[in-house]
Amino acid sequence: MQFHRFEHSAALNADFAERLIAILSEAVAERGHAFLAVSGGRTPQALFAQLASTELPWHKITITLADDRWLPADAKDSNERLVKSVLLQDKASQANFISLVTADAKAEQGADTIAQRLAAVPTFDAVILGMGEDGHTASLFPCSKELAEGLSTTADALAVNPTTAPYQRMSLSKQRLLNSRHLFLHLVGPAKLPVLNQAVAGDDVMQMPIRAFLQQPGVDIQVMFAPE
Ligand SMILES: O=C1O[C@H](COP(=O)(O)O)[C@@H](O)[C@H](O)[C@H]1O
Repeated sequence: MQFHRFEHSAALNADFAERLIAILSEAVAERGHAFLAVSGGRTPQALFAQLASTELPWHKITITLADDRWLPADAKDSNERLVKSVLLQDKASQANFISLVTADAKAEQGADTIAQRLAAVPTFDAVILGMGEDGHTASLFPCSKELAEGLSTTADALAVNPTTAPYQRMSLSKQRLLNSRHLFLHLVGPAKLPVLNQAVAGDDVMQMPIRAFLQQPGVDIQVMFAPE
């Protein structure tokens, strides 16, 4: 793990955006296309706005989510709504987007469709994880009965029913999230650091699923942290 600490989120986002721009530009130059998986929630919003105003060959960049809440794509708490309204704007409006939701009532019913969409996605160039204060990442929640599956399946995605957070979810699996050239954990706020320290101090992944990424042998996850 590489830990990058910034005084505030503006400094973090400036540095992080530069790293992502370099990764995405290099991917397009080398392979003709770039693939990025982002998280939802509160943390990435300012980073998304910064990226949206950046000149990049966005039409050659495909973005998807690490997870989404099983909601209509225009619902207030939808991660897709966040990405579309903040990231896929301005210069980035040309980017391609792969949705993790369907019109099915239940996430389980949409799982095959999501699997087909993700089957076309090669190794990600970058994955940006978030972390909840319970140690969940993507929608791999310690409370959910699907956690063991999410940490072990070779499928790209799975339906998740958290008991301590709202909404059914569709989450990429651990294996799919690790299938990336670069892996980041984006943390902003004073409450995130003690959770990170707790995650680093133990090894029970069922208690804190983020450990599966922080402690994965051979994976050099970059933690981008700012206290405010
Ligand atoms: O539910 C979710 O929470 C995590 C963390 O969100 P944050 O608001 O604390 O940044 C997020 O990474 C995930 O994508 C989201 O669905």
